Amino acid sequence: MSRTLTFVTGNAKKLEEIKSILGHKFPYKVDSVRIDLPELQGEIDDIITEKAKEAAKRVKGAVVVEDTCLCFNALNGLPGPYIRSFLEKLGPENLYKLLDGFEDKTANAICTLGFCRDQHSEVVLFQGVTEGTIVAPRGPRDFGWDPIFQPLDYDQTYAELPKATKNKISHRFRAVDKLRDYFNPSKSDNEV
Ligand SMILES: O=P(O)(O)OP(=O)(O)OP(=O)(O)OC[C@H]1O[C@@H](n2cnc3c(O)ncnc32)[C@H](O)[C@@H]1O
Ligand SMILES: [Mg+2]
Repeated sequence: MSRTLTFVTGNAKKLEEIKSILGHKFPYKVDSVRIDLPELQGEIDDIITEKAKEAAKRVKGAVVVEDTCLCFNALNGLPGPYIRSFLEKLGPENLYKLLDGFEDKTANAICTLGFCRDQHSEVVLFQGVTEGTIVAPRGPRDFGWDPIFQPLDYDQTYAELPKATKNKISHRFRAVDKLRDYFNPSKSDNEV
């Protein structure tokens, strides 16, 4: 197989989900490189665009990078792209308490994928959003803020749901699904 896409991420859990969502029928060879890329402050599109260009420069080939935001509506979208720092400092046990004193516990999980053919090409973005509610942590603590995010219309958190269920409704699934459509071989002008 000649065409290869390299996922660049420092997060093994993300990669595990992306590979499982793509499955075996994806028509490109998927490689991965573990680099914790620097991230700009600012708007999601700018963060992911810079991240993708930096990844393409380092890998010298076609790359996909990912950025995940967790946006609390009561906080006008914060922590958003800064969720990693909030999670590292507070842990899920304290993160949900940011909404103490707010009636609105709703949140959006947003996954943005950036594809860059090479460092001189435009970055193409694919975004998936899943709505949910922030709750006191429930379920295994093995992936980020999964224990405090309960998707809309479910009574279990991402952490409590079977992996296969999360991967059918998640922000990441919705973004990866768009990327998969883009690389669908029937859309011949979209080849890497
Ligand atoms: O190298 P990259 O791909 O940037 O990996 P990262 O871990 O730094 O990831 P982000 O910059 O996108 O920061 C998102 C934070 O949210 C966490 N996270 C990402 N996706 C998640 C998911 O589906 N469920 C729970 N936590 C998630 C992740 O562990 C980070 O702490
Ligand atoms: Mg990161």
